[in-house]
Order: sequence, then structure tokens, then C-alpha cells
Amino acid sequence: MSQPPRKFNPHPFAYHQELDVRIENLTNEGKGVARVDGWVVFVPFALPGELVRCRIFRNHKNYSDSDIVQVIEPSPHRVEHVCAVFGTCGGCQYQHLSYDQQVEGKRRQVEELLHHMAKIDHPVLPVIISPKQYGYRSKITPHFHRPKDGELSEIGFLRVGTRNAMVDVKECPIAMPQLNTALTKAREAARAGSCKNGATILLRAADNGVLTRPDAIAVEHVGSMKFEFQAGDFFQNNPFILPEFVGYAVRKAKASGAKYLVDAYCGSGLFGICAAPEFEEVIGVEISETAVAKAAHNAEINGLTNCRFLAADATAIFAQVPHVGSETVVIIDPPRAGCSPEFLQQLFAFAPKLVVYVSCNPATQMRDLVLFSEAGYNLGEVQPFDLFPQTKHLECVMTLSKQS
Ligand SMILES: C[S@@+](CC[C@H](N)C(=O)[O-])C[C@H]1O[C@@H](n2cnc3c(N)ncnc32)[C@H](O)[C@@H]1O
Repeated sequence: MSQPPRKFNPHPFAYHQELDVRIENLTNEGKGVARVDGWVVFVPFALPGELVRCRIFRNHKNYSDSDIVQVIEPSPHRVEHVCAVFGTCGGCQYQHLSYDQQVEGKRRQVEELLHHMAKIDHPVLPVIISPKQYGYRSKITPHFHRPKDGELSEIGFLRVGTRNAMVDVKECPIAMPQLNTALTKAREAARAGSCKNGATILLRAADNGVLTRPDAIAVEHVGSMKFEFQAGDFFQNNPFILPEFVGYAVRKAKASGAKYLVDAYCGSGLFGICAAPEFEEVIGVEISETAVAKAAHNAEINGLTNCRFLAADATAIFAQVPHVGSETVVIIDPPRAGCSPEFLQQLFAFAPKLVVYVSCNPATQMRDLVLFSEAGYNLGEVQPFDLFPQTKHLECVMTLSKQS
């Protein structure tokens, strides 16, 4: 048996002890959960119902981490993974699980988070699937570390379960094909170059080709609207599902009957601009000055004269809205951390008749949902979208209406 690391805690299992365990369910991180005499053992890349052999590498206070050694009885939902580095690359968690089960698992995850975090039993609609399950990502950012003795080692993504170690990625099957062509060239250039430091390579696929400079202008169309943005700035990176995703949020906002729309955390104006034909006025707010400048530009190139955008912390928006909350709908799409308490306080004081809350992190969305309920908002439709097939990530849109 291998030598345990210096700080290894030997209870309840020995280092590298092998166990045959039955997987009960999956964590939100995509790990299999087994119980050995009530003690939880996490087994990555194992699926519910499977009997697997695992090898313990760490015992925590009340659970253990293991590696998967062998699948003894596979799940009927197990499929062959596509990527050569699946299981070592930290990018994808679910290539071994059939797509219908991936999305059902994500739907259940939202339902369980609603139950446990927001203490609400509420129906969650079936996940709206991505039209492409591979080859969908429009942006990848492979990285390499500072070369050692002049030798550049891995160029790729973080190794699973680590914060610094890399895995060499020659091809990323969830990325759009043109990004993989560009990746081959970028890898060759990095190896041929005389890099002294580590670096992150930007590869962004847009209507105007593959862009590699963060300040290059990317062009993308969503429905009938044209968007320009800096290649290094935020833009939703599954263009195939975007029309349906944005269309849904706009339909929900419009159904409120409100005349005015506030687009908070608006980036380069995606939701506000797509919704603008449905409203008398759209006011957006975004902290990134380059993104918000593009939002104003995007309104102009689409011939929209009823939009204005503010470069500021989202909290500043309410002082700028000349309309009453009862005639206004707010779309919010914050970063993973969710909304700040100050933003929510001001939002509740403004009291919009409807809020469409778009989130890429259901845990912070649930945290905020508790405050919405306390502020007198009713939860309506909960609609997840699978923007990121093969990965643990999910996007969820919740509609919240003010009790009258
Ligand atoms: C998930 S992105 C959404 C962008 C846009 N709605 C879209 O779909 O393209 C979140 C955006 O919030 C912006 N942001 C982060 N913190 C902010 C803050 N405190 N106030 C305003 N915007 C913020 C980020 O720069 C980013 O553009």
C-alpha cells in the first residue's frame, strides 16, 4: 500500500483502502455519494445505482474522498465519454451520463435547493436543453504555467480537484470546432515562442472569426439583434441556446404588462436590447465600463432610441429611474456571487411589479429568493436552461411578482 501523506487522518479508512460501494445520488458538483455504515464517501465519475470500487485518499471529519477504481455494475444511463482527458480535466463532470439524465439531474438539483435553502416546495419546469450538446462553447481560455528550464509543459485547463495543476488539452469537444482549430495553432505558437511566464490564451468564436485579443471586437447575432462586444468581456458563451433563453426572459418581462424595463447587470446589453421593442424605455446598469459602452453602441447599431445604459454599481440604478415600480419590470442577471444586500434593499424599496431573476448559480439565487419572499414577492415559474452540457453548471430563470 502507498505511503500516506504526512497529515493523513487514518479514521475511518486506511490510506488507499479500497471499498466496493453502491452510489445513492450525485452532489451538485457531480460526485457520486455512497454510504458505508452511514459514513459518506464521495466517488467522482460514479453514477447513481452503480456498484463501484473506490480508493480512499482523504478522511474528513464526517466524510471521505476517494478515487474511482472500477465500475463493477454500470448504470443503464452510463455512456462513453467523448473527450480524451475526461476524468482528469476539471472542465466537464458529466460526459459519462446520458444527456436526458444530465438535465433531469439539474432540474432536481434546483428543486432540492428550493426545498433545502429557500424552504419552498415549488415545481421546477423541465430543463430547456441546448440544441448542441458538444461543440457549443464560443469561448475557451486555456492556460499554461511559467516554463521550467525553458520547457513549457501542459497547455490546457485545471486538473480535476486541484487549484493549480494543469492537464494538457489538445482538443476540447465542448468547444466550437473553429476554436479547436485555433487551439492547435495557439498551442504550437506557445511552444515555438520564448515564453518566460505563464499565460492565459483567449479563444473567442464570433460571427467575424476566432478572436484572440481581449480588446478585439466580437460580433454576434441573437435573433434579429446584432451585438458587438470586446472579446475578453463577458458574453453568454453558448450561442446556440441564446435565442430561446433570451426570448424566454423577454416574454416573461413583457407578460407583466409593465411599460418600462430595467436591465440590471446588463453586460453589453443582451436582455435589454432584445426586449427594447416591447417597452417604452429600457434602462441598463453595468459595472464594466467597456461592456456598458458597447451596450449603448449596440442599441445604436440596432436602431433603438429607447435605451440608456449606466456605468455603475447596480445599486446606483434606482436613483436614475424616473418611473414608478408598479409600471416597471426588472431583469437581473448578476455574477455567481448573486445580488448584494444593498442592491436588494433598493430593489425592494423601488418595488417593481415583476422581477425576472436570471442566475448562473442556483445557490446564491436561492439565498436571494428568501429575501424576495420576505419582501412580498411570489415565486412564479422556475425555468432552468442547460447552457453548459456535460458540465455541472446550470442557468436558472425565476419569475417573481409583487403581491398586490
Ligand atoms: C452574468 S453577467 C450578465 C451580463 C448580461 N446580462 C448578459 O447576459 O450578457 C454579470 C454581469 O454583471 C456585471 N457586474 C458584476 N458586478 C456588478 C455590480 N456590482 N454592478 C453592476 N454590474 C456588475 C459583470 O461585469 C457582468 O457583465
